[in-house]
Amino acid sequence: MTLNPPPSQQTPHSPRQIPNRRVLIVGNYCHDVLIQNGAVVAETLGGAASFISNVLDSSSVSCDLVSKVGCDFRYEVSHAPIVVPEKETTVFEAYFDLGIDGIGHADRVLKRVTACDPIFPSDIPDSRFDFGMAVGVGGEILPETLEKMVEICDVVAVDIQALIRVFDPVDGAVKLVNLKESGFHHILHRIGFLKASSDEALFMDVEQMKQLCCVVVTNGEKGCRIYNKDEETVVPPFLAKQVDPTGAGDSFLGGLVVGLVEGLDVSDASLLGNLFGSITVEHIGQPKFDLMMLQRVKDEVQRRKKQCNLSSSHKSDHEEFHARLSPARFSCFPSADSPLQPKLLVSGHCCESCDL
Ligand SMILES: Nc1ncnc2c1ncn2[C@@H]1O[C@H](COP(=O)(O)OP(=O)(O)OP(=O)(O)O)[C@@H](O)[C@H]1O
Ligand SMILES: O[C@H]1[C@H](O)[C@@H](O)[C@H](O)[C@@H](O)[C@H]1O
Repeated sequence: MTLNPPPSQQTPHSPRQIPNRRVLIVGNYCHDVLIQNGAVVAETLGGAASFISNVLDSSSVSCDLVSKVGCDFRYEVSHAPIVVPEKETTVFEAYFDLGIDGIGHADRVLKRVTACDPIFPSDIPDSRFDFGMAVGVGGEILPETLEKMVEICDVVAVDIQALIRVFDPVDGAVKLVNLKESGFHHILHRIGFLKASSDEALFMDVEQMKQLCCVVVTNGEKGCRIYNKDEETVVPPFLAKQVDPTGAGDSFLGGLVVGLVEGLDVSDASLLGNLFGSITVEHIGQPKFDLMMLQRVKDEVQRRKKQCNLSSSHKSDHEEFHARLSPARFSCFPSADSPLQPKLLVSGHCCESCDL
């Protein structure tokens, strides 16, 4: 499957004197507090931007990141955020034992406890980028922010959570509105990719959206599905022992963009997304990717590109690429956070060759 860029992105912006920078990530970092049985079991760095930049940095894909935090921000990060002196960092509490949440997740209820400032167009550099990623978590992406991104980036990938989340004024519980009523609908024909989880996909018209851009719907341990015009592709998952689902969708999007930047087609790039998503659920907080695994992934990506250049018949065949990427072939690397694992363990197992 190849990407059809939206018409607004097919015309090169000229004259172009300065080469594009690669990837622009826009979305706030946050503090994640994981709560189970009334007790805090972990406090971690969160925000889609943090998970995505972790995947891009680990994969040696250079990126610029625009994020806002308060003076209370407590993590060292490789991409410095804008510190807003009079504001607090966005905080999410994730309750793992409250049943079904407002956005349909059976495994956790999310509440936004504090919110930092929105990201304004003036916060975004006036450079050009190959890829833009609009990945807000707490309502910080404004319609005018996304408008600026589509102006300066050749292709923009959007996480639907950045557009359709609303927050209960009393307890901050996350709820979703339909994409049509989100205030972003008029910009959507200018984006390249829209990523949604299967729960979030219920809040858009996939049939309509897939005519405007490439829609990728992730579905946890089942992998993901790509909708592009009249093509539909199922991309298989990787086995994982899930400890904490937080950040899986973000790492998925990071892996997808790494694949696209490397020149893979959308379905092969989505396999990379599935791989990074599956590793993320095995960790609490930010995963540390195994260096040998990363090198193997880079080698396999190069191999896959050569293979596809030589023969177009390889393009739709995922099986071999999937088998070669499978973490079971590299190593089993249990999380460093093992004391916490049983508390948040949701489902699954690591791989066929071990009994983790
Ligand atoms: N239990 C799992 N086993 C294997 N792969 C998984 C599992 N959970 C998630 N993944 C991978 O990560 C991707 C994203 O997961 P998911 O669909 O749960 O996203 P999400 O709901 O947006 O996640 P989150 O909101 O927690 O960041 C999936 O498409 C899949 O490839
Ligand atoms: O850190 C997480 C993560 O970025 C998730 O994608 C988002 O759904 C949560 O709100 C956030 O707390």
